[in-house]
Amino acid sequence: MKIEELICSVDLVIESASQNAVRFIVPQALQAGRDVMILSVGALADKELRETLFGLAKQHSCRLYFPSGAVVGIDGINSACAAGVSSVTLTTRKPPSGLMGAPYVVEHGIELEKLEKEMLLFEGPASEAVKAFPANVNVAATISLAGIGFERTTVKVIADPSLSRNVHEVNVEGEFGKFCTRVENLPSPDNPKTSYLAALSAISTLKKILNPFQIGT
Ligand SMILES: NC(=O)C1=CN([C@@H]2O[C@H](COP(=O)(O)OP(=O)(O)OC[C@H]3O[C@@H](n4cnc5c(N)ncnc54)[C@H](O)[C@@H]3O)[C@@H](O)[C@H]2O)C=CC1
Ligand SMILES: O=C([O-])CC(=O)C(=O)O
Repeated sequence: MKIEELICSVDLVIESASQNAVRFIVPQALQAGRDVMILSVGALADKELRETLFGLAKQHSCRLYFPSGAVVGIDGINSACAAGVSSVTLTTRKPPSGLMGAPYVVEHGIELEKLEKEMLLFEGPASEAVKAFPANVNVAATISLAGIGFERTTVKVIADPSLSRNVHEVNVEGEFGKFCTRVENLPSPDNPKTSYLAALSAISTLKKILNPFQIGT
């Protein structure tokens, strides 16, 4: 079946492949009037693509869903942003094996396999983080969309050989006060690269779409 036919035969398209897949599939799906759930959220750091997708969704009366993914605290960021938010910081710690092959690691010739203690690989805005680590910090993009944008959201990426889990900490300060969340993610049972919670968040988003009631922000 051709991709155009496949899109037209479903109510909802779920992208869970890659940033390139977002560029290729999502515009087609929206133009065909289909709602879309996006997991490779990092693609939306590209302002032109972001504006195109939001524009198409509006034009074709479709919904775009961005699950919380592997991070916790999106509910709090959504609420906090109803007033002023002054800072949002994501600190991601991963075992070195989970970061190998990332463009930033390759370009800087970082020998992750030789690491004996934790190393801060990257600190900067989410806009740069998602390009430097496209398969590792989609969560930074989701946090940016929910919160204060890709330029004002700060991301730290740390490789830590003592870890076996992916750890994401989110610190938010604003007019509401401040909060900190921390999740220690186990890998998905059938995909060691990806945190189990990310897959569970897609299931939860499906339930939220279907439920007649909504709990949490
Ligand atoms: N939002 C979040 O919190 C999270 C997002 N992700 C992202 O979700 C996506 C899926 O994650 P995983 O299942 O771990 O990735 P994966 O790399 O294990 O599997 C992706 C699959 O999609 C296929 N694929 C990639 N591009 C494609 C294209 N253009 N057309 C057709 N198939 C294509 C690949 O061949 C592969 O089989 C990735 O982009 C990943 O970075 C992963 C974890 C958390
Ligand atoms: O699975 C995780 O812990 C997070 C991740 O890869 C991403 O956000 O892209």
